[in-house]
Amino acid sequence: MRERSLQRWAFETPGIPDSLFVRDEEVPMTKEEVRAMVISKLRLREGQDVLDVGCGTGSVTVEMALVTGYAVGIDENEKAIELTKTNADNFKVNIKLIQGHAPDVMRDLDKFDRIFIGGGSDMLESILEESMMHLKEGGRIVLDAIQLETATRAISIMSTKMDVEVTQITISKGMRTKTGTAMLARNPVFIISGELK
Ligand SMILES: C[S@@+](CC[C@H](N)C(=O)[O-])C[C@H]1O[C@@H](n2cnc3c(N)ncnc32)[C@H](O)[C@@H]1O
Repeated sequence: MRERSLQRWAFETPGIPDSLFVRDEEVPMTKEEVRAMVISKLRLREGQDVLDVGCGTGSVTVEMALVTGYAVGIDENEKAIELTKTNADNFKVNIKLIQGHAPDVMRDLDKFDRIFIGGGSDMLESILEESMMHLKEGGRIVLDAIQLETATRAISIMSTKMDVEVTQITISKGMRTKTGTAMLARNPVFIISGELK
């Protein structure tokens, strides 16, 4: 059943259910509703060069590569690299993985059309500066943040060189109770998108 689902999603558009990714409790994953917004804000097209900084479980890396045909993922955690490889293999997408600390490992890379920053908030300033230097003309950066401080830091850095859009989403998921469906609210998430001026 799971194998059939993987095959189906591997050949269709993004919007993959979380349950189809192999996970590990030590490695966080961007949940599918947030991922859908991130993928939308990246404005992906086939053939673009794309980078996922802090690829974690690889859910965003996989969905990026499904559209573009190829994605590069970076993570400092060995377990995250293993998981991303497993998930990319399961969805039969073409990716390259780099284990290391951002922004250090970004310095030797070529330029990208799209960069998603899903990790590294302690190094946010330098990761964003390096990302803006690694963007092709018309390139976009998207990042997600839980904390207000991360969002405001990102907005002020990105605004120096980019047109910035700020989106905040709050997802609630329905839970069946004896009498109906109760909505359970999740944390608000900020999605900051920037395009080079
Ligand atoms: C929230 S998770 C990303 C989830 C991912 N988008 C997904 O869908 O599975 C953040 C990841 O960033 C990685 N990370 C944090 N700081 C980093 C840094 N400076 N360099 C590389 N990876 C980093 C962590 O190891 C973690 O796997």
